[in-house]
Amino acid sequence: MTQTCTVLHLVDDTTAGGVTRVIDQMVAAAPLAACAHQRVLPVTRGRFGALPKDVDIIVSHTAISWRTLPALMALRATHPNVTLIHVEHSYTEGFVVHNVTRTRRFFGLLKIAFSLFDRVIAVSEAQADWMRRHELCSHKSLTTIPSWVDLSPFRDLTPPRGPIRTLGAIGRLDTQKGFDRLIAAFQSLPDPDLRLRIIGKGPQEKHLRQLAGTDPRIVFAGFADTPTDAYADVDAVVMPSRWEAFGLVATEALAAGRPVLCANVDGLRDHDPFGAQLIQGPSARDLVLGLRRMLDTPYSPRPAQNLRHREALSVRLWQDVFLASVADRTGALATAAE
Ligand SMILES: Nc1nc2c(ncn2[C@@H]2O[C@H](COP(=O)(O)OP(=O)(O)O[C@H]3O[C@H](CO)[C@@H](O)[C@H](O)[C@@H]3O)[C@@H](O)[C@H]2O)c(=O)[nH]1
Ligand SMILES: O=P(O)(O)OC[C@H]1O[C@](O)(CO)[C@@H](O)[C@@H]1O
Repeated sequence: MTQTCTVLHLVDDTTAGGVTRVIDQMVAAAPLAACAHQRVLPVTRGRFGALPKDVDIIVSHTAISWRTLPALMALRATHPNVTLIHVEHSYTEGFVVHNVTRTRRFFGLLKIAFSLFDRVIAVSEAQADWMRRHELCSHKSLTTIPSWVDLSPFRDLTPPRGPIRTLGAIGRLDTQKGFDRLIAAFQSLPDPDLRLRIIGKGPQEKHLRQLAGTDPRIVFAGFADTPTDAYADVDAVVMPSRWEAFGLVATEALAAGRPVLCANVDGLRDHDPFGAQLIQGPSARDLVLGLRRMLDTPYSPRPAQNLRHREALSVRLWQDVFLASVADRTGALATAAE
């Protein structure tokens, strides 16, 4: 296939997290490189400045807010003939529960912002369901494409043997990730041989260290040099997130043959068919019961093939979106010329 379109990815968060990893993966994926010439442009939040002119598709991975809305409106107004795609990496049902006081106003913001784009990408089925339920964008413009990264380095890790000894909490140390809840639940488990390894950095670190107190079983390992390093020293992964659009950590852990225990929220539910265990409910007791159940149950991983299919599906869906955008645009130009 020859490259048929030029794609510009706009990103306003270049910290080493999920969004950066997903964009790097899109640019690196051979099937996408074969149909699209992709470039990444870091922009200031809410101020995109002058953008390159020679692009067919702009994919915005930027955060939507009332403050950034004027920049999104300007983007639409100045690019009437460019296909604009928005990938929603942040907002979910769980986000609203924990952060939004005036829900109708917030949904109004999302409806206006999404309507500026030709296509809105939900990064999980659960997030797409939420968008549909609240009619945040037209059904026609919504496509679900699970976030994905190259899982082969995780598959190469030696799977843990024997009972679970070290639990891992991997990700930004931020309220979103719920590691504060995990520390409290972990402290109720009496086994002196258990370990909780917290890997990552972020604004909640000081608070988490205070919660951990002098418990010698809890280790703060800092930010791992590579994502794969984060999994090497843990037997299982716990994701007690308050909200999570998708949760790359769950797929990485499953690829690494580690059992994963996830909160029953948002995109984390999408990992259930691939072998993740869901915590039954939202309470602290539910988390303790989930931990106990994981520690007591022998783990049998699902066939690796399932995750491979999901990766291949994401690549194919992005390919379809790029090719369909070009076809739509060519059709529109032909109609305009008649
Ligand atoms: N090198 C390194 N990488 C780390 C570390 N901790 C976490 N990471 C990597 O950082 C990424 C975190 O991704 P997510 O778990 O998906 O969370 P996020 O940064 O909050 O990402 C957002 O966008 C994602 C993509 O759509 C979503 O999946 C996610 O839910 C969230 O909305 C993973 O690939 C993980 O391996 C570390 O200590 N070191
Ligand atoms: O002011 P409201 O309606 O409670 O919405 C708050 C939410 O809106 C946002 O500012 C997004 O615009 C979030 O960061 C914030 O948590």
